[in-house]
Amino acid sequence: MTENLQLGALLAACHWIGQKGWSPATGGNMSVREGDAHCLITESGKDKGSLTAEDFLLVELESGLAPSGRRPSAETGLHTMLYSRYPETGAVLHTHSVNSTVLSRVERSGALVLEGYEMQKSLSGQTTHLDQVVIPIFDNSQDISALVQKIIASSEHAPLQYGFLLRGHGLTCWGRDVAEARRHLEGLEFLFQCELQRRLLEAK
Ligand SMILES: CSCCC(=O)C(=O)COP(=O)(O)O
Ligand SMILES: [Zn+2]
Repeated sequence: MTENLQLGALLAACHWIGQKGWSPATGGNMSVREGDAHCLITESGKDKGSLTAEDFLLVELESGLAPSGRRPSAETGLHTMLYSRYPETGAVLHTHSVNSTVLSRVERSGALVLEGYEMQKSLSGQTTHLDQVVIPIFDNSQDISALVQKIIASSEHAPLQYGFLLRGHGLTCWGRDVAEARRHLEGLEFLFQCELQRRLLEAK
């Protein structure tokens, strides 16, 4: 297999995520596309802030299995769903920040609607603070296959863009490459912090 040119950028992104405190206690998982039928994804249970290239496993998109026999992320199905359904997806980042965990519980509806923030333009295709950015929130589940089916059903009428939240769990976001996925993660985390602070202040 030839070297995946995005792996170095993904490793750097994982270390940055760890420094930000967005992947505490082995939380989170990260991947890059490897051709049409595979991705490279983090091995389950690793500290995502101190990964090396050996901690990424080749996984088949169709089966979700690693030919090596090692155990890929417990949430591999969410990554393979994104690569399979959205061929332009090149990298996926799943994180467990405090803000995404809390906000996804405070917001009890099925979506977080962000409006009025200049930083919405950190998301590809967004050109004005006047538009609404809708981030779907799915109820968390330990049954990843069932969760994937629910997300697919929802995406039939509202195609996924940028990212989604799992309630009380965290954020999954993606991009055409690691740089775009990382920009989406940083932009969304900034927006989550603003939204949480706005709600706190306006509740007083
Ligand atoms: C304490 S982390 C709980 C599992 C999880 O949500 C996660 O993101 C990490 O799971 P993985 O199997 O990818 O290490
Ligand atoms: Zn998780």
